[in-house]
Formats: sequence, structure tokens, C-alpha cells
Amino acid sequence: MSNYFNTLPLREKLNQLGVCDFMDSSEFLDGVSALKGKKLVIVGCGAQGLNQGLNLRDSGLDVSYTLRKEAIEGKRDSWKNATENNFKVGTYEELIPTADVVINLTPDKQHTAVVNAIMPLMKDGATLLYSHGFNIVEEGMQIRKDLTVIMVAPKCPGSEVRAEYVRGFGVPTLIAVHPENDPQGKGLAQAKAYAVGTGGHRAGVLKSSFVAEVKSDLMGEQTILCGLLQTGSILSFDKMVEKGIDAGYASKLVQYGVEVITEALKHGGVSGMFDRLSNIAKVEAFKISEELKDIMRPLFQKHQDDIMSGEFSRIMMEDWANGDKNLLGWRAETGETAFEKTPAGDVKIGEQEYFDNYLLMVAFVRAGVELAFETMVQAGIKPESAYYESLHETPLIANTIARKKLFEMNRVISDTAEYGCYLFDQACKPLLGDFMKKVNTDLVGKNFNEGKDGSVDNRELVAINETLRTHEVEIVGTKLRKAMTAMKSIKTA
Ligand SMILES: NC(=O)C1=CN([C@@H]2O[C@H](COP(=O)(O)OP(=O)(O)OC[C@H]3O[C@@H](n4cnc5c(N)ncnc54)[C@H](OP(=O)(O)O)[C@@H]3O)[C@@H](O)[C@H]2O)C=CC1
Ligand SMILES: CC(=O)[C@](C)(O)C(=O)O
Ligand SMILES: [Mg+2]
Ligand SMILES: [Mg+2]
Repeated sequence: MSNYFNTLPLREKLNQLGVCDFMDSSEFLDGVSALKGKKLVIVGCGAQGLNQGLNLRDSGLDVSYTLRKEAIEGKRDSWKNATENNFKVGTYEELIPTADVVINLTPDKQHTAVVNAIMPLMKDGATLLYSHGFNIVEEGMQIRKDLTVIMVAPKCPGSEVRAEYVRGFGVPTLIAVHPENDPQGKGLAQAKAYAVGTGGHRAGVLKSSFVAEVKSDLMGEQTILCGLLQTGSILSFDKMVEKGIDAGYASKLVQYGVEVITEALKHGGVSGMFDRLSNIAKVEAFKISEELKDIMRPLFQKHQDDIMSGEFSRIMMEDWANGDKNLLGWRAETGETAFEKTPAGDVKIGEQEYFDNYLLMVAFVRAGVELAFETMVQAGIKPESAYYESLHETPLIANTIARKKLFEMNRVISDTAEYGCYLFDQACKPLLGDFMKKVNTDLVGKNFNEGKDGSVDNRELVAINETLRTHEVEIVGTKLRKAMTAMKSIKTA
């Protein structure tokens, strides 16, 4: 097998990268009917497996889980996840031959082995569904020609796929039909029905391609969504402690601050987040985010270039072959950071205080969202896809950090995302060394407005507002958020 994307001529590469049609809600009036009465069998019951299954069942669909024998015999977590939620569980041999749709929600690194094990058991004309394009695009997996191959990819960590559904909302979702596998022409109808089943249609669905999804998903998770939130959290905490801020306060500000700050981003975009700052704080946060963009731009571009060329996948698959040596080493290193080891203090922090005392994170988020969006669009990803993958998913990742710090984020996201997150973090921390030397507690830990008279130059403020509001991520975000009529607010502890 070889990288499918690299076998395409440039014209077809650009064509598949550019597939991105925002689907009007009227396209989902058939609801789940295309899958009603069908047997949906999910392989794996982890972050996506469990949470998608819970949503699908609540949407009236017939869901069961097939797990590898050692998971059943060893009563592993995946077996506990499925049985404790009263799902039917069986072996591949027991459940796959009667399945109408087999949903592969195992780790990307296992996909080739898993698909080779389940494909011979799949009945003629069945459907194989992925939630990420890696196996098809980066590994070039070939699927039996009588099978339909589709993708329904939530732009969200598994835990929040369920949390948003329970709130009566959903998460933005990319759907696609693999052009090499749609023999009965039923792929799109099934993908749409599955997206309704997970609740994705309430947040927004893009008709995408396996190529567009994988090349944008890898970029979002490595940079703004996981990598930069990890780097920014660790550097912010270390700076506060270095400057004598109480470690418990610093830990709470960082752990919950990213959720409070990005909740404003979710509802009002970058400009909405900046509007939560005083005028003098907005001017300062703008200035340092401009500097952060200049420092990090080459790193964001390198990540996108390596994703496009297949170099990222090559080095990650090398680590797979090497027993996940880097992944496990970086995971252990992250767990040993002072931020991860310092519990949030029992101290009251008001909602506005998270903005006034944490300008640095506001600046990190603006720089990361805009850089990730700009870099994806320059590489051929359409703005709607880039928006979901950069701005909208950031608060959903932040929800996991608020729950149990970086440990929870790295536990819930895929192993592919976790590897990419660490890869970015390892490069970004030293890149920001000189910048962080100049950072003081006015930007992180203390109220920026304290002792200042609050006056600003009107023309400068008008220019900053104009720059924030006219960025393409704000233009497309305003349009996409209009469709998110069921979006709910989250109150932080
Ligand atoms: N995590 C996320 O939020 C997102 C993930 N995705 C995609 O969803 C897919 C699943 O990812 P995710 O939910 O994170 O995976 P998890 O690591 O959370 O869960 C993987 C599941 O697969 C099982 N599994 C592991 N190894 C094997 C194997 N060799 N054979 C059979 N089953 C195995 C595990 O159970 P056990 O070890 O007990 O057998 C577990 O139930 C991936 O393609 C990922 O890219 C897409 C969007 C977001
Ligand atoms: C949660 C999600 O969308 C990620 C980051 O792409 C993943 O976990 O792979
Ligand atoms: Mg993703
Ligand atoms: Mg991913």
C-alpha cells in the first residue's frame, strides 16, 4: 500500500482538497431513515466508539459493538464501556456477517490490521464507515469493490460528541463517500443519516472528501487545537510560578481559563473573545498576538507542509513500528510537568477575571486560530472546513482540559492527535523561549488593568477592531454560527 494522496496528479489533489459543500438543514429532512432497521456494528468502544454509539441509539438506531477477543475475555475498558451501557457485545465472527454498516472506530495505527480482519467477514454490499481518513488516504487501504466506504468525521473529541448531543446540540461533522467504493450509490444517504444519528446536523455538516478531512484534521489537532493549547498552558503556568504567583491559583487559572476564554470565541469568534477585554487590554493582547503569529507562522507552515507531503504520516508510522517510543516518552514527560502535577487551588476566580488576568491565553488563541485557518486555506482547504477545524473545535478541546488538565485532553483525543500534539509542543516551546522571557505577570496572573488609566488612541483601537472583524475566519464564522441555532452556553466551575 502507498499514500493514496501522493498517487494523485496535482489537479486531482487540489480538486479533492477543495471538496467542501456546506449542507443546508433541508438536506437532512429524511433524518435517520436510510439507516433505520439496519444493523450498525461498531468496532471498538473508546472515545469515539462509545459516544457515537450512545447518540446513535438515542436517535433510534440498532447499535451493537464487536470487540477483539482479548478485550472481551479480559473484560477490558472497551468491554466495560459497552456492557455497562447495555449494548450487545460480540466477536467479529458473531456480529460482522450480519452487519449492514461496520463502523471502524479503532485507533488509526490498528486500521490496516483491523480492516484486514473484518473485511472477509462483511456481507456482500455492506458499508464500512470511518471517522477519519488516515487509513484510506495516508496508507492507501484498498477495500473490496462490492463494499461502500463512507466517512462521518465529528470535528470534536469523543467526550464532547456526547456532551453536545445531550445538551440538544451536536458537533460540526464532515461526511464523505470514497470515490473508489460507492457501487450502489447509497453512500451519501447513509452518511447523512449517520450524521443525523450522531447529532452533527444540528451544528453543521460539510460534504467533504477523505483527502480534505485528513489533511485538515491532522493540521488542526497538531497546531491550535491540541499542540498550542498544551504549549500555552504549560508556559503560562511556569511563568506565573517563576514570578511568585501562588501555584494553586496559577493552576486553576490555566486549567479553567482556556475554557472560559474560548467559550467567548465559540459564540462570537475572535472579535467576540477580544471584546471581553478592556480597551487597553485589547490593544496589548492584539500586539502580542501579532508577535506570536510572526514567531509561530513558520512552524504552522511546516506542520501543514509535512501533512501534505506525507512526511508527518511517515514519521508517525515509524514511531508505530518502534513501539510508540516517542508517543509514550512525550506522554510521560507531559505528565511530569509542574502544571499537570499541581492541583487547581481552592480559590475563587470570577468569570471576567479569567480574561483580565490571562491576556496571554487570549493572545495565544487568536494567534493559533488565525494561523491554523490561514495555513489550511493557503494549502487548499476551504474556509468552512478550516473554521470547524480551527475556531469551533478549540472550545471543545478546552472543555477536556478544564475537566482534568492536559491528561484528559490527551486521553480523549486520538493517538494520532496526541502524537501530533506532542510533536508541535516539542518544537514550539523552545521557539517561544525569547518571547516568554519578556512576559510578566501583567499578561498572566495579575489584572492587566490594575494601576492603568485606561486611555487608548481611538484610531489605533478602531484599526484593531477592523482587523479582527474582517479576518476571513470571522466572515465565514458569522455565517456558520448563524446555522448553529441550538448551540448552548457552558458555565465553568
Ligand atoms: N478521539 C477522538 O476524539 C477522535 C477520533 N477520531 C477517529 O476515530 C477513530 C477512533 O479513535 P478513538 O476513539 O480516539 O480511539 P480510542 O483509542 O479511544 O479507542 C480505540 C478502541 O479500539 C479498540 N482497539 C484498540 N486496538 C485494537 C485492535 N488492534 N483491534 C481491535 N480493536 C482495537 C480499543 O479497545 P481495546 O483496546 O480494549 O480492544 C478501543 O475500544 C480513529 O480513526 C480516530 O482518528 C475522529 C475524531 C475525533
Ligand atoms: C478530537 C479530534 O477532532 C481530533 C483532535 O482530530 C482527534 O482526536 O483526532
Ligand atoms: Mg479532529
Ligand atoms: Mg484527528
